[in-house]
Amino acid sequence: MAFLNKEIRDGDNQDLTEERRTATFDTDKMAEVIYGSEKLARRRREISHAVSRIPELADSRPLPFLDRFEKVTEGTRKLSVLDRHLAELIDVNDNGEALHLYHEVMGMEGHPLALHEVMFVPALIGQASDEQYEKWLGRAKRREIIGCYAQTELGHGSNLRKLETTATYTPSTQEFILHTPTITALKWWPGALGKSSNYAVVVADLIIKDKSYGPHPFIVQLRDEKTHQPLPGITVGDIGPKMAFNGGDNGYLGFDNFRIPRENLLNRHSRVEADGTYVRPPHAKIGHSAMIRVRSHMATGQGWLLGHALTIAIRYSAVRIQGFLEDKSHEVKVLDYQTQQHRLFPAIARAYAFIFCGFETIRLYDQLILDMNSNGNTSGMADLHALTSGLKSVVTHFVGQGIEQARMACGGHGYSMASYISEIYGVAIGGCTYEGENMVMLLQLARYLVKSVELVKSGKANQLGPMVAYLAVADHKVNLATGPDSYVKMFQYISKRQSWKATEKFLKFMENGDSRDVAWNKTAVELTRASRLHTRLYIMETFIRRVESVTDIPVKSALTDLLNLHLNYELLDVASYALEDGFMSSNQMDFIKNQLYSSLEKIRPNAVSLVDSFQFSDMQLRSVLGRRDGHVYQNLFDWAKSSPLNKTDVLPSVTQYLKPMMEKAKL
Ligand SMILES: CCCCC/C=C\C/C=C\C/C=C\C=C\C(=O)SCCNC(=O)CCNC(=O)[C@H](O)C(C)(C)COP(=O)(O)OP(=O)(O)OC[C@H]1O[C@@H](n2cnc3c(N)ncnc32)[C@H](O)[C@@H]1OP(=O)(O)O
Ligand SMILES: Cc1cc2nc3c(=O)[nH]c(=O)nc-3n(C[C@H](O)[C@H](O)[C@H](O)COP(=O)(O)OP(=O)(O)OC[C@H]3O[C@@H](n4cnc5c(N)ncnc54)[C@H](O)[C@@H]3O)c2cc1C
Repeated sequence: MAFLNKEIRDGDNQDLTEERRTATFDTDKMAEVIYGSEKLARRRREISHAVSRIPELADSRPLPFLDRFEKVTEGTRKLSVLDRHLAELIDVNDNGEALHLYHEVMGMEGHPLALHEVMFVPALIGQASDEQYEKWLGRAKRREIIGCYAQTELGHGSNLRKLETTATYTPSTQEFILHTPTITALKWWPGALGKSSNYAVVVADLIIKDKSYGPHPFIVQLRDEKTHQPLPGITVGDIGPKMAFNGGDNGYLGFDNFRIPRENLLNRHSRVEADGTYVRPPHAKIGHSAMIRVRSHMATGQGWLLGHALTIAIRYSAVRIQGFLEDKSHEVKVLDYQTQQHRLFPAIARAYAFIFCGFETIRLYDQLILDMNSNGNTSGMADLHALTSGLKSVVTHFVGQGIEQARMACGGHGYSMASYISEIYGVAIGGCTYEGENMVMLLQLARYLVKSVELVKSGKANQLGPMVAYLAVADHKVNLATGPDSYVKMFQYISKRQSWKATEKFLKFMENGDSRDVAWNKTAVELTRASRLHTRLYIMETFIRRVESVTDIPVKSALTDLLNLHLNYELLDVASYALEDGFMSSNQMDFIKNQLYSSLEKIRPNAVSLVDSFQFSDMQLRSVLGRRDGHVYQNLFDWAKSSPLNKTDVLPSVTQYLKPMMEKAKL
């Protein structure tokens, strides 16, 4: 008989094998849904297999035992090995294959090319003119030059309008003079800036004839192409260790009246003529497209990070035996406890939901760039900005929560770096901050929601985009027993009510004499609540759409269980909004809870297979606790024995300090 879970192998832990045998769907088929195509799902497996046959691509030692210098060196070493094998391992024009290869080999701790691929090249693609493509893009794609994205400064990150780095145009020489006027103007944080990159897209305040035109992107050479020494006028270095990403060299950068030619302003959309005439872009924020790109990709990327932590926690929970249920002669798997299921299964549903939702935003971003580059059409920018601002905030927050629950679900062993969950957590929660601090971005979405409510109030509901059309829909009582649509309607009611309440509150403050900004600040918490609800509604709707589109019946059935869990969990979490005005009854509340508990039971036999379906190899997971074979205790013991502290029985520090103390105490 063909096994539905393709992960069953001889010699694996029996408890895990038992779980895999209960799968009701084919994990290869589920992987096709997760990764969007049969081809990519298959190619991922083939690539992982091919990588495992090249020993130089393996980590030379477990990463938790490396110090920062070793991590940076290790990442760079693997990049160079990868470079030699690239064409034999993947179709280099296929982004999905490349992304998987990098995840597999490079892991998540950072490397010199991280920002080159994620932001430098995309900034060129989105912002550079055809002539600039000619000059820079080919070189960048061939990696003759390595770049990063240098925007944030020591004193300013969120408020881009107050960036202090200046780019002053000098018509006599047709150059921009880049300058860092104060210590707070130093660029600070850009990934791969400190030691690796020799070029950067630098965002600086454009000044022409003493007038500021706001932040604009410039391509700037930072280091000599032969010696890699910083060019005169450039101060650059590493900002030091961080919560995670310690294989990466986030950096600082200062300019001392550093000159670059006029052609280095990325000028697909705005430009400066030789005489200093400024030509405006078709949309004021078009220079922010590299940020929108990363935000569009974040839901999927973060969903995978949550998937990593859950793969580890669920596999471990199926192997960890502790305590009793009915039969007092056999301890049970901790995965059998309802509390453990409640801790982990809703997070599995969220991981799937975020991945599906992310695929939609990636498509929307690709369409926007196509429209902008082919005919200057920027009409999709405002919608995508609002959507991705909310999405990156909600997703990163829940992913952080989900990973932390996964860690706790592994008890003491979750706290060990052997689980690798703390590394995954550090990486994931970076996303709450980078690409726009979460509160700041929720408030961006709130601007859009408030404007939409104002449209409805002024009788212009017909101008609402499809994503906010529900803000104008009349309320009707909902029968939750009729399926997913009724949950959407209930969530719409809650989200709409919060958007309206927050808007009314904001307008009231203004009516009472507060300025717009002060009124906004006095309503900010309520506004962020509205943004979260709107975003969760969108995630719910995309999850439903995706499940409806699945054709494989067993896969669809398993996904429907996950979806039902998600719908009930989400609604329960926000029920107080609908209970407070009696729109939801306490009977409905009980109904939701009962549905939720029965979903946990339905999902239980598929739990291991749902996470196996992410098909993360052991190399990619880098977790001793979460390995596919499930031999947790032997693997942990072997790992601990390999700790550098165990190379000798008596440490020099003991001989030098501890023993003399003990000897002294004896006297
Ligand atoms: C490919 C895979 C990627 C996955 C990632 C995986 C791994 C990543 C690993 C490591 C991290 C990597 C990179 C990290 C990089 C960075 O962090 S780069 C730096 C990012 N910095 C920020 O995000 C700064 C955040 N601040 C802003 O974006 C803006 O300043 C802010 C939007 C907050 C405010 O802008 P401001 O100019 O002040 O505008 P206003 O608030 O006044 O709004 C004016 C109107 O403009 C609209 N608007 C603002 N931004 C945009 C936009 N981008 N697009 C469209 N429209 C925009 C705004 O909505 C206002 O409109 P209305 O007036 O309301 O109509
Ligand atoms: C891992 C990592 C990688 C990064 N990579 C890069 C990179 O490659 N390139 C780059 O340029 N930058 C990078 N950054 C910087 C990052 O983009 C910024 O740190 C981020 O945009 C947040 O800005 P900030 O640090 O100024 O936070 P702040 O804005 O100072 O946030 C501090 C607090 O103030 C609050 N706050 C700020 N403004 C408002 C407001 N208007 N209303 C309400 N509350 C407000 C925030 O909510 C937050 O609670 C990276 C950061 C990290 C952590």
